[in-house]
Amino acid sequence: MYDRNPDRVDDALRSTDGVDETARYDDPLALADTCDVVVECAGHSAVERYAVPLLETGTDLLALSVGALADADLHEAIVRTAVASGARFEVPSGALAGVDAIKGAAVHGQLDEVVFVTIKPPAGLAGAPYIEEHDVDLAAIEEKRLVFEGSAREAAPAFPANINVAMALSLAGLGADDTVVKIFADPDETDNVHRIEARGGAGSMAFAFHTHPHPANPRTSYIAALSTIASLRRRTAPLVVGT
Ligand SMILES: NC(=O)C1=CN([C@@H]2O[C@H](COP(=O)(O)OP(=O)(O)OC[C@H]3O[C@@H](n4cnc5c(N)ncnc54)[C@H](OP(=O)(O)O)[C@@H]3O)[C@@H](O)[C@H]2O)C=CC1
Ligand SMILES: O=C([O-])CC(=O)C(=O)O
Repeated sequence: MYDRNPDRVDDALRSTDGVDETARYDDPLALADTCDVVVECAGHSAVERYAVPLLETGTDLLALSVGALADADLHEAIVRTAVASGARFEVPSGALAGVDAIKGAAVHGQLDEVVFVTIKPPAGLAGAPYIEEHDVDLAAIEEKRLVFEGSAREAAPAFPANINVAMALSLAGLGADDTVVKIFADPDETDNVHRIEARGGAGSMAFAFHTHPHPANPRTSYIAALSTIASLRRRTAPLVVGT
């Protein structure tokens, strides 16, 4: 376990049964010495800085901040390094579901359109570069409002802590340039709402999720942490459900 703020590791060790000081690391790359898989749940900058060196050691990386792959050079370097070392860069379904169906529909180009809609309480978008650069006054939003529409590649750096799911969806389906993202702020919403609308040769699909924000962090859905644990369990499960 590593966090650049050691107090957070203290908190995590205190609240996790059966995990002791030996789980503490002072350098994220040192995790590769003893771990089969490293889980990144930090931010785009951590993926930019550590993904390639970790993969070079042959250690698998399960990355939540996958929006970092909107940088095509980083995306390419990650794949190239994984091929060379035999390690895997894994993108968990995270706060999303339906990714497996989109992945299936994309086989043989059977996917024509993917639209991803996110609706968050305004506080859940606070601090996003796009909100600050466009002087969006989140506190003044009185009814549901579209604050962003663009491609997943444009959305990822504009909302780095909100829209990693759109990049996961892109990687499963049409790619970052052809996946349409719409982000709404809604003061009447208490959940994080994600909707996928897709159509193509395999049919039309719509998935909608109303997930509770994590009690300690309104930007992140609680299910993202839970499904990451499920992704880890899948790695050693004798019976695997889904992809
Ligand atoms: N793919 C998905 O489905 C989902 C992805 N996410 C993403 O997962 C990540 C984690 O989410 P969450 O726990 O809510 O985020 P938080 O911002 O609450 O926590 C991130 C932690 O990582 C630290 N950190 C950030 N960047 C670095 C770095 N370069 N090196 C070392 N430590 C770093 C932060 O430190 P400090 O406070 O000092 O910055 C902070 O302690 C986010 O990027 C989030 O957007 C979240 C939900 C769903
Ligand atoms: O947790 C969510 O609802 C989605 C999220 O923050 C992300 O994709 O970065």
